[in-house]
Amino acid sequence: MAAATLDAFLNSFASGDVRIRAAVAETVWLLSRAALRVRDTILQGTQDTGATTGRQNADGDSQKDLDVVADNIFLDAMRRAPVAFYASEEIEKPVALTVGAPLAVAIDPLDGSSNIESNVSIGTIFSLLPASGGGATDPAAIFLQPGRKQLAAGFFIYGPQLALVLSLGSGTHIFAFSTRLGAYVQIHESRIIPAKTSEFAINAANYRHWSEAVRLYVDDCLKGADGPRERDFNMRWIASLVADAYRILIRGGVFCYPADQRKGYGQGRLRLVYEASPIAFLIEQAGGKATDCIDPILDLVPESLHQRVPFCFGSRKEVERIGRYHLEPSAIGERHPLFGNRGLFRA
Ligand SMILES: O=P(O)(O)OC[C@H]1O[C@](O)(COP(=O)(O)O)[C@@H](O)[C@@H]1O
Ligand SMILES: [Mg+2]
Ligand SMILES: [Mg+2]
Repeated sequence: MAAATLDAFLNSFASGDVRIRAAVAETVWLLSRAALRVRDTILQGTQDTGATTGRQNADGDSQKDLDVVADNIFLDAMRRAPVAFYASEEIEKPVALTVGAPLAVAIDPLDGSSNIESNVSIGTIFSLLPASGGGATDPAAIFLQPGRKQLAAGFFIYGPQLALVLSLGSGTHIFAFSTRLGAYVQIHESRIIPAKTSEFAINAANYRHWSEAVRLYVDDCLKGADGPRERDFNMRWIASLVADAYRILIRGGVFCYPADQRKGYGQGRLRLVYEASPIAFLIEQAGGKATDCIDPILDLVPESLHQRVPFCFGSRKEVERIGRYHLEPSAIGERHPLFGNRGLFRA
């Protein structure tokens, strides 16, 4: 049987339904066309891809040319979509688009952009919310709905393949763009992330800034077969959230960007509304877990559009274990006679 195309998948999702599903399908389709334009810009290589604009975005990150080019491409596409409001990492306040349209789109137009010049996979993360959510009429407030209210979420990854990881609320599906067919073709249906893993992703350069709970977790993984985990671990850190998330969706693993003691990192690095929420939606729909190290990301109510959040996601049992390191230090201290004399919060 021939693989389903994204177009067929979206048509079947929207068929027979009223306004909202058709609006979601049309918006995802327009995003998928815009992603081709971003991919083409990257492929042309004529853009000075690593160049910075000399400006900072709303979160204080230095803006790359390509961040802004990608943002303009997606904003332009959303002007033709049934979208009332567009919020982006690159713009301080949401932009009002079609009055009365049913959807609000939050986007990280270019994720991993600090890696552009290293030719590492980068991507675009998006979240679709009801524009009427919570009865709010203030554009900024519309994006302060908990992630569980998302109607759809996904990301494009500009890597060796251009792929779209998508959930419309029923499983997480992966499509790759076929240049031969000129269409996105489904390559994975309803991904299931293995519950257990021996692979973790964390920026270990921040070790000295972490809480004791995070340090202990990583220490225990590093001890491998000789430590309390009684097996060897593998470490991966691409420093591109979409690339780390893609790997975890394909073969399991756990990702953690915790809060740390550096100035400005008290809530970690990643943004709740347009990074953590959509990735958490995809991960939960694939049977994994996503938390702020303790509580599910999708239950958090954002307080502001560009708010950061500690972020931990991936294989269910490993994410639960990281939660226990934070919540049940005594259980961790007693888990093995060899390690039992260690207090979790030792000075
Ligand atoms: O450089 P660090 O501190 O390890 O952070 C890497 C993280 O920052 C990000 O690049 C943040 O995303 P942006 O590039 O969209 O700002 C993630 O993709 C990645 O996981
Ligand atoms: Mg990002
Ligand atoms: Mg970005």
